[in-house]
Amino acid sequence: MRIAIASDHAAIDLKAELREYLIGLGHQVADLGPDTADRVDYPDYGYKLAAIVADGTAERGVALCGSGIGISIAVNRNPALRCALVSEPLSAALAREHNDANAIAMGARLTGVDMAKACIDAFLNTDFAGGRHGPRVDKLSNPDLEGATA
Ligand SMILES: O=C(CO)[C@H](O)[C@H](O)[C@H](O)COP(=O)(O)O
Repeated sequence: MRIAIASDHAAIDLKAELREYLIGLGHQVADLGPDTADRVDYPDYGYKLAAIVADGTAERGVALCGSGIGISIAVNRNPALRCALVSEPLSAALAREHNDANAIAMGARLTGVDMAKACIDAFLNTDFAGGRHGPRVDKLSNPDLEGATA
């Protein structure tokens, strides 16, 4: 799978760990930076990651900052992105199964490397369930859609 990964300065070590983990799993990984620990602004990297997923260059995105909160907000500003902030694998799996998430965000100051890898596994290995979840997900990118599903 083509996967983009990006962070701010608070998560460059976790980004490096996850980049190598993803490469080891056989994925094509685009590391969008940053490359140093110099202080940067998470929106810049969140927007970059969202653009690459939205235009199809990457199929999935992994966004990291200190808490995961700031960069997840930035990624979700792009209407084509459904980025779930996760800290354990069940949420990562549900983000795929129910929400067809095309990105996850994690916080390097809150989530350890092994837990982050487990979240990545759940995110990459869980399919969208479709069915009743389909119209709900459609409404996320089109708030004018009407109708409810049972
Ligand atoms: O966006 C965040 C908080 O919601 C992230 O945790 C950032 O990484 C954090 O704000 C960066 O903080 P710093 O004090 O500038 O390292």
